[in-house]
Amino acid sequence: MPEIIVQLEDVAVFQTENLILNHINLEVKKGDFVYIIGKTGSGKSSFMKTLYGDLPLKQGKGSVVDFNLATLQEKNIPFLRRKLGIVFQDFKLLPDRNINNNLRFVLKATGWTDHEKMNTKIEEVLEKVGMKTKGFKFPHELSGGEQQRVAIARALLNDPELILADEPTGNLDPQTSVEVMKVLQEINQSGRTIIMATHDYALILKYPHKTLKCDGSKIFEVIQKAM
Ligand SMILES: Nc1ncnc2c1ncn2[C@@H]1O[C@H](COP(=O)(O)OP(=O)(O)OP(=O)(O)O)[C@@H](O)[C@H]1O
Repeated sequence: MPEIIVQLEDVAVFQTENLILNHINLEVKKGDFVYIIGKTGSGKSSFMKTLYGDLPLKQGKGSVVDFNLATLQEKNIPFLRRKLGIVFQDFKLLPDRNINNNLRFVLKATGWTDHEKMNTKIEEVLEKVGMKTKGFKFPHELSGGEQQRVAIARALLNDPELILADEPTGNLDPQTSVEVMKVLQEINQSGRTIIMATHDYALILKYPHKTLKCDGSKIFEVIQKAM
């Protein structure tokens, strides 16, 4: 039986007291790639935030990488996050240190201490995203696409069971978007599960996967012709 990475049963998503999405039922299995689409304000980011524990699950049943979202306590959120890799539209690299040190910072913050092991891991993730030779550069010395590849490398540091990417190509031109998307495809083909919120229909057509649309406070699966 395939491993279930995300399971939601009749879940509602709220921003403070406002109901954003309702009656969400979803099962994501190990190795799946799932897109979340929908117009601005339809709830894509709120949905992703619920999955990584940034918004509390107040209604329905939900589990993400074996964490029960309904009973998740604040103090346990860092443990959930360690099993996730999160990628944002705006990269969120630390501007005051080079790429190697950006990655080392995350490793140290998540309990790594052995210098050799940290160096090996940093090299390994940078190699996966084609950035092995750029570790000495500062974020401002990289293009947007390169910064996003580093952000993906950072998301891979703790071998996450699930990658949540919220508009990862939102700040990139079409060609660079395809390059970043190729990296995500390779990561998915190596067996990792990815949920990606996006506005970019061209990418969905080029790399078709299961697609869920947020619309009118519902999430439903769409087939490509109907998008
Ligand atoms: N921090 C917040 N507090 C209150 N309401 C919020 C907050 N963040 C978002 N919302 C509201 O929740 C709704 C869904 O927003 P969300 O950011 O999830 O949409 P989205 O589909 O990701 O939009 P976009 O494509 O523009 O990123 C919107 O009506 C928005 O105004």
